[in-house]
Amino acid sequence: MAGAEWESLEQCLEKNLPLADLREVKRILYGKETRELHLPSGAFEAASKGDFELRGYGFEAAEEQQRRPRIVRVGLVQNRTPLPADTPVVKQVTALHRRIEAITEVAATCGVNIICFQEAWTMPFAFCTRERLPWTEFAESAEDGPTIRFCQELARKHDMVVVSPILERDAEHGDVLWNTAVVISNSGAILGKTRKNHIPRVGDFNESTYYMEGNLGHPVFQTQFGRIAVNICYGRHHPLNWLMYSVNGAEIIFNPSATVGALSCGCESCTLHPPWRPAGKMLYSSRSSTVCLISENVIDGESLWPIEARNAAIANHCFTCAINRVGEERFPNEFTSGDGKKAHRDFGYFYGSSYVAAPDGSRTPGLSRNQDGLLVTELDLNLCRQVNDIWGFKMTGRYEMYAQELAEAVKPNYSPNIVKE
Ligand SMILES: NC(=O)NCCC(=O)O
Repeated sequence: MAGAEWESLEQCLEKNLPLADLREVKRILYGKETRELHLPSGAFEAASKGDFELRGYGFEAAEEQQRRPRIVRVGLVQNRTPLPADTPVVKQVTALHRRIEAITEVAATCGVNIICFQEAWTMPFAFCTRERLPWTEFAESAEDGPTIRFCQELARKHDMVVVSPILERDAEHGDVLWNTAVVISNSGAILGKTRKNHIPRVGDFNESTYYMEGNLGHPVFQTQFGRIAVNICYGRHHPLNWLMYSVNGAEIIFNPSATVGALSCGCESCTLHPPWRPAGKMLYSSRSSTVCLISENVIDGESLWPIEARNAAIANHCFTCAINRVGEERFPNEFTSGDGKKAHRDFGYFYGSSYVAAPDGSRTPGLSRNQDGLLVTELDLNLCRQVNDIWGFKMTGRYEMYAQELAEAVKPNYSPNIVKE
């Protein structure tokens, strides 16, 4: 599996395909072409100076007679953790605040109305360790913790809605931890919070040690710029999770994530040549004796990444924004993956590749796999209803039938409706 040396799928296609083929491949893989957004040259200079990628795209909608265009600019931020995971907690948080502050400044000059950061953006993704300290010290109040106050300042300063996914400590309810996204209005007021509904128990994503499944349902937040929702990371594998945000009226669903391609299995081959950092030859394609058979059998999550949020945008007539962190994270103590294999310290390679998908199935190119980045995308929210009127998935959804059948299926005495000879 490729690591930092492989930039992106788009770059590979552009480098290797003849123009006519490229056009057709992109039409099929990316849908209708997105327009490049003109962004201020000063923004590109600041991004280059700040060592992060800046890209801008726009989706078109048809002109309507009775509604004005509902234009909104969203900003997706992907980043590495700037300091090693064994640096004191407050230093790490402060460094992340400074990094995000700089990227948000540039987003403001690009006219971004709603900005969203990656999952648990104030910390390394330490849940793989299953250790409590120091990682639980990154948790903070979703009402008045230092990160929320910091985001409120950003929101007020830049007149921007801020979606801030954090590890929440809920002092009002016995100091319980949650994986939460706080939505802050452009006025600086806290609009509310939403919690991760589905917790992974796969490979090194051992997050159930830290927090439980969210208990706030599927809230949608009415902002000045449109109705938004947040489906945190692993929730993107659950079509019903996307559906419920859409049922509640979401026009844009953010999917802040932290995900790697294949999971390290800890075997000798992986330890010597981690699959995300191939030594000369890709272990995945190799048939040598050092090949990692476990990894060969694992679903490569990176192959799901371009599909799931895009499919959700199509199925629910809304925009979706998939955001992933970047780079490698190493932890002070070894941990195992609970599979009898060797312990390791690396999580894997977070492959970035953040993108936006539209209700008509088109999508932006992804940000790079190996660089911090800001993706600015202009949406016309009128496209949601326009596509709904054409494809009619809401009208043809048969939700009452599914509601009845699912209500039966979850009963303890249910027996599946299988017709036998
Ligand atoms: N953070 C998180 O939920 N990761 C799970 C892995 C994935 O869903 O790709």
